[in-house]
Amino acid sequence: MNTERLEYLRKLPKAELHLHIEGTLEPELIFQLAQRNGVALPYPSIQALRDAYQFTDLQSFLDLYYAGAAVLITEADFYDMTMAYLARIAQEGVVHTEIMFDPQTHTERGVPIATVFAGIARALREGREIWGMTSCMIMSFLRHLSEQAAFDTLEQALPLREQYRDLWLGIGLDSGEQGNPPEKFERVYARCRELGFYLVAHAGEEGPAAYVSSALDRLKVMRIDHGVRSEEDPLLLQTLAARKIPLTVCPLSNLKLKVVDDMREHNLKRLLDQGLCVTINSDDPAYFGGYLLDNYMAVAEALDLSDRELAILAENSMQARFPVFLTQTS
Ligand code: HPA
Ligand SMILES: [Zn+2]
Repeated sequence: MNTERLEYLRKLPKAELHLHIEGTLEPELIFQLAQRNGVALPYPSIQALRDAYQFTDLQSFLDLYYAGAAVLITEADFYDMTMAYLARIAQEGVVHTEIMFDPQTHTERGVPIATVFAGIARALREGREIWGMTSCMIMSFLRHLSEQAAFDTLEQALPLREQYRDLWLGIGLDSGEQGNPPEKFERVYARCRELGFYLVAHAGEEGPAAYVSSALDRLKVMRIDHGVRSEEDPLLLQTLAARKIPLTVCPLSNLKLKVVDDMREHNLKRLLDQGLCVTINSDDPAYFGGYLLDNYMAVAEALDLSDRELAILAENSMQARFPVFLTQTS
């Protein structure tokens, strides 16, 4: 590893815009929380769990990711998970993070939605105090579940909005993409738009470029999570460039979930060269083998990126933050 490069990257002010907080649960913490909560795990050791992280596609990862999240029961669990993530990225020069969380993963197991919000929010507020790191929350709907389930989740969450006005700013859409196109949630997104939330959605990770177009045209999102398959539609690429729609690309995720076979084949540089607002993010760092800096390092090496290109990627991440943060001076 090139330590000079690493220090250069560490010093660049960076924002993380595509991060699932449940995807930051390290095997060590999974075991610790399982013990604390008396939850039985189907793995004999931390190493055995880590060894199981061999994915063939998005669904094979999601199965483990949802199973791992089952150790999260109390407010303290959500707090500890979020604090561990913040402490880690504070050392990597991340000055701002927009965190996705999946309430349905927890409410389906009987965990109150208020518990989920409270633990994450307490950590984010402390993170602001301790490291001066700005942050917000993106409540994400599971797209393999129904439109009605998304509406129900929104209804459960809305009474909490006042309490978390400073943090809960966004709505996202994640989980298994194929067969669950964005338009399935068109009415939910229309409602969230009326309510004044910032809107993002996963599209074009495993799903086709048409899902990216649908997320833009029908859900009216301001950013696309992943979006790497947009390259299959040249007209869409022109639209993304002209409208400066940020793509929150996650290189190590794409490699681990076999969206690309080799990092040297990743299209991140081609997308950047075509004028798109590309950003680098870690997605689910505990599962994909690296936090934000690891993702920058991986593409820097594999795609032979210059210092200038890396600075542009970091600057893009700062520019692609939700608008309320762009007007803040600190
Ligand atoms: O990369 C992802 N894609 C879709 N859903 C997810 N949920 C966590 N990570 C992901
Ligand atoms: Zn994601």
